[in-house]
Amino acid sequence: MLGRLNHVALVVPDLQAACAHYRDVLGANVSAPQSLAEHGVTVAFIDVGNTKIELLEPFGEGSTILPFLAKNPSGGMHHVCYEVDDIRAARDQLIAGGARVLGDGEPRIGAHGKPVLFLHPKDFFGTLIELEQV
Ligand SMILES: CC[C@H](C(=O)O)C(=O)SCCNC(=O)CCNC(=O)[C@H](O)C(C)(C)COP(=O)(O)OP(=O)(O)OC[C@H]1O[C@@H](n2cnc3c(N)ncnc32)[C@H](O)[C@@H]1OP(=O)(O)O
Ligand SMILES: [Co+2]
Repeated sequence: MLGRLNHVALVVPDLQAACAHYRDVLGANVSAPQSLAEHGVTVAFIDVGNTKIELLEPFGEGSTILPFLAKNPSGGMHHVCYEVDDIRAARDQLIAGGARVLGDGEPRIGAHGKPVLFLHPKDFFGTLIELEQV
């Protein structure tokens, strides 16, 4: 089921400051930020060759990541995203195996314009998993 590691996502309290820090201190090549209203986040990506780092901050009042930032005010590692060939087949297999797929179970378009789903962190030893169909 699992393909490549597409990205590791880091929640930050201030995306602009984090992008500047990664660029100036680590020499990172940081993408322009993009706000994803339907996901309640603004994201910027750092391509490190074999995968990407997704920096994200809350966008809008009801942002999904506000509780995470409240618990981790300095930010922190939020999720990992794996690539899958067929996200609906993966979903159905995971549900059959007892895993919880978050939301209504229907894939939604993520930051890369591809369908994504999320799996509950409590079903994967405390790590929130995102699947992206490539
Ligand atoms: C798709 C666009 C973009 C992309 O890459 O393309 C993105 O990645 S957008 C990313 C933001 N969107 C999401 O994260 C959607 C999925 N997330 C959720 O549905 C919620 O955040 C959820 C259910 C993971 C957590 O909900 P909430 O924060 O309200 O807290 P709960 O009390 O329900 O949490 C239950 C339990 O899980 C722990 N938790 C919460 N977030 C995480 C996390 N990121 N990693 C690990 N654990 C997490 C939380 O502490 C609770 O644990 P407990 O021991 O019960 O306190
Ligand atoms: Co992501």
